[in-house]
Amino acid sequence: MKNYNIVLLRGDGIGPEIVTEAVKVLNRAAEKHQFTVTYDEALLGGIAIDETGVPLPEETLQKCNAADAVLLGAVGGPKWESQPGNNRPEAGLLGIRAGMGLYANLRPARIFKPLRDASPLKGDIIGEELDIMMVRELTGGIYFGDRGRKMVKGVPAAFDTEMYTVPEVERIARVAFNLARKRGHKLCSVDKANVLESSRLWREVILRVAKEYEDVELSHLYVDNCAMQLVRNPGQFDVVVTSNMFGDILSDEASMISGSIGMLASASLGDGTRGLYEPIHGSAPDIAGQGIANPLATILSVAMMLRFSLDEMEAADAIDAAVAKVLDQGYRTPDIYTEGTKKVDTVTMGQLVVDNL
Ligand SMILES: NC(=O)C1=CN([C@@H]2O[C@H](COP(=O)(O)OP(=O)(O)OC[C@H]3O[C@@H](n4cnc5c(N)ncnc54)[C@H](O)[C@@H]3O)[C@@H](O)[C@H]2O)C=CC1
Ligand SMILES: CC(C)CC(=O)C(=O)O
Ligand SMILES: [Mg+2]
Repeated sequence: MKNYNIVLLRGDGIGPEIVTEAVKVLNRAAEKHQFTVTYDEALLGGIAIDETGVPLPEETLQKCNAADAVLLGAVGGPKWESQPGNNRPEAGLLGIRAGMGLYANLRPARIFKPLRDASPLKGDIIGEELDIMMVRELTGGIYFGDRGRKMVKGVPAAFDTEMYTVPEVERIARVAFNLARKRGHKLCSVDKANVLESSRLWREVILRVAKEYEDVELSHLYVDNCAMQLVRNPGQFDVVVTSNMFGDILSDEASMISGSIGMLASASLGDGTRGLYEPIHGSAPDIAGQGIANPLATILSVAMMLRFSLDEMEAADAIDAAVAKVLDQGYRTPDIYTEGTKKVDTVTMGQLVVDNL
């Protein structure tokens, strides 16, 4: 029987609550699809600062780089907001992504049919089906560029730098074109090439790589227009590729189309099969400890782990189907609750998915 080594990074805030539910689902999937999972735990984020003084201990990175895949809850919270920038929980998150070489962040924004009422968009705007694959560059751009403080004309100032190298854009472009090829053969590249030099380079490289993918219909949008189009007519998008910061922002926006940020999963991938899987949301300090967080984004991230890192396609499909069934049965955490549905807490939602597997 195959065994997979999974590292759990529970993190902060709602992280531990949602990871517990996702692990229950992974264990049930393993039982049913005849593989085993060995878990190891490691510290990342605020809890790592509390216990070791740094947000990304060396041991955590070593464990993650030796695992088959990593499951992360979320990091951060008000407790650590006064930490210096390079010692904040979020610095640990950026560090693990870079340290594992995970430059491609896949964020599928799709709508489960029973959740159409939970979306702020009207049915005719959503159309028959909505299924967008956001491909966000994850280890370059402004989150990783030069930064600092200095005096400018006698006054204190701060700066962050957006920079992309040609190989960084080429490799994320290939990930996006390859995905478009497997899906609807449409790719929209999002930039701000009317203003930013880094975006002009981005567009040049995308256009060059596009020559290898003549079967994929390529379009370009400026990020401000894309933000508007996502609400006006989200059905026009198949695969979207964009930079680290634009992808961060646009995917939170796209998540609302699907009803809640608590529904959106993600996979962070590099050149090999090892990946890091996490919901796109943060540690939600405002609801942490209340048992009401939606665990479905993390559970759907486990499905992505089975698909992209472990090659357990049937188990992945079974988890997606179990989530769809639970929603069909009318169960909702508070973030996706609408009148006439049944409100449940985090643990019950996790158990319902297990029961439907
Ligand atoms: N991947 C990560 O670990 C991320 C960490 N963060 C960090 O998380 C902390 C909080 O950041 P925020 O800006 O508040 O963003 P957030 O995504 O944590 O929360 C935004 C809003 O969405 C709600 N929400 C998020 N996940 C939910 C879920 N599963 N179920 C129900 N409601 C949910 C929250 O209650 C809140 O009202 C910060 O320290 C931030 O830096 C933010 C984004 C990603
Ligand atoms: C540290 C941030 C870049 C985390 C975040 O908002 C994200 O990855 O979605
Ligand atoms: Mg984000």
